[in-house]
Amino acid sequence: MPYVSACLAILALSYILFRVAFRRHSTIEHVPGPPSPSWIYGNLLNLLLPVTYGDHEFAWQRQYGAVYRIKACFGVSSLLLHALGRSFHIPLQADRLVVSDPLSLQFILRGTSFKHGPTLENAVTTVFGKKALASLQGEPHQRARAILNRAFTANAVRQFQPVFERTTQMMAAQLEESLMAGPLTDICSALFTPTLSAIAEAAFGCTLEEMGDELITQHRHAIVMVASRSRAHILAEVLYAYIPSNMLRFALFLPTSAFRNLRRYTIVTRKLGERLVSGKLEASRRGLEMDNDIYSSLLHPDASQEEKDAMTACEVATQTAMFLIAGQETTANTLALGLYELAKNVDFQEELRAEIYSAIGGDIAYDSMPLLNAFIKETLRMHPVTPLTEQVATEDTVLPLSHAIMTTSGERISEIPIRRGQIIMMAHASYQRRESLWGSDAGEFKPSRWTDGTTYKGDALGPYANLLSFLGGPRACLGWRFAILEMQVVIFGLVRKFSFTLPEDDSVRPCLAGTLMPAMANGNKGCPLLVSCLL
Ligand code: HEM
Repeated sequence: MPYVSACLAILALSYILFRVAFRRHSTIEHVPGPPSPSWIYGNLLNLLLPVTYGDHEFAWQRQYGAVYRIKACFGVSSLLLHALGRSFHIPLQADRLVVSDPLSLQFILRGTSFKHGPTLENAVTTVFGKKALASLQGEPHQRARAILNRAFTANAVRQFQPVFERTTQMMAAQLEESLMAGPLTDICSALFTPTLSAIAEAAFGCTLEEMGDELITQHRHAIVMVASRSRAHILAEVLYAYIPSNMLRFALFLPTSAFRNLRRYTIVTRKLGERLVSGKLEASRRGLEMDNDIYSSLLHPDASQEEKDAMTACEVATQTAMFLIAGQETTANTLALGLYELAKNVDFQEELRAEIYSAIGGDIAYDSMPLLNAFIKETLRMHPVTPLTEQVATEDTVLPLSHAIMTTSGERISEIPIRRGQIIMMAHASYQRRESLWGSDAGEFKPSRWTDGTTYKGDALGPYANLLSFLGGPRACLGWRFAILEMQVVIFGLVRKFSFTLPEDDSVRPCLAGTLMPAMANGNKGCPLLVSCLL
């Protein structure tokens, strides 16, 4: 271990010296922004590790507007390296723009000048593998996305309603059982197994028993690893961004328990994917009827090599870790934060329960329930599980602004030149709380804004309710319809049967650790609520 630490320290020091030696001025240095409290961390601790998510970010937005500059680690923005008689521009991370202006966000999402930033790209490739949809770029991404989109249309997703109803019953039974020990229940723990079961059954057509205990354990470890964030993680992410993509698989062999667990997770999810796919192909060869899960719909026994409109068995199998993590943790955290808001807003909870009772009997039309849908939209607006997305400019470009800004040198500008390699943080949570767009009460949880028509009506950015919680453009969430239906069914089933209130010593707050999640006073993930059974 001392040897590894020494190597890491030398690496970090060389990197810093290299950056200082070859610094180049950034094109965004005159964009106003908060002063940097630390040369090592810049403003990142305030942005990523505040006590409650957004403590600083939302105040910065109020003070500096919808586009401002922050410092990331080590205070240098980019390098111009002169070697062998040529100039090489090496993009670095220090000056970043934080953007919540809808016009700029639209430009980033819809255009071709940006892609995932290096930290995000490396993390996604390491955890999901380089052939997973979320890791692909350009034409291979378009092809895979077009194939996978067919499994996530409104009609395709509707057939999973019975799956969600079953897993909601499982959740209700678990909650009833836990109530025997007392009314205080950690909602995050209660949501874990049912949301995992929902994605396993709908995506893979298998039960948790068929998935196996080891995979469930490793999935828990992976979630814990994703849900830990410290100063050391922030520094490690800066260095991690510089690992070339072809070296990433070696990162999994780093001698830490986190990487050991992650390596194990990639192995067990790969094996599960291969087992599922070969079982389904074998069943189809024997003339058995295919199930109606997502993997079965994607598999074509004849697709042995890459085709334009079909995935090979191997390509389907490689999506397994991505579906498990993207499909479970995001939905579970959104539901937990939503139930927490319900516990805080008991009057609204009563109104919602009345709407649910009046819908019982016959086929339930979830989309036609105004309060249920207003509640889900408001939860997604206030608590987008990915509140920030790191993007990097792939070419020199010019970022348009809805409103001109005054630079620190006194110039009024309505666009900002961006150099290739510039990192931009798309601030979805800030966009969704901008008072000039959503009203002076944008910081309040208020589902009625969705029923009284006072929400922001500008050009649609994301696929759902003009929110960016599912991102937007070609990389918008593949599973957004799946997630909405799952949340409708779960909230309907739980609010019908249970009431939720806050304990007296409530200290839960939204925290960013991989995704936005509820955290307790000790910083650990958790959301203890008082639950009582009504039926
Ligand atoms: C409330 C629940 C969910 C939220 C808030 C959410 C949010 C997001 C966001 C913000 C992205 C874009 C990430 C990026 O590229 O920066 C994304 C991508 C993705 N999501 Fe979701 N997601 C949710 C549920 C789901 C579910 C249930 C599934 C699968 C069944 C899913 C599958 C995916 C996939 C595969 C991608 C990658 C898409 C691509 O790169 O083309 N998500 N999601």
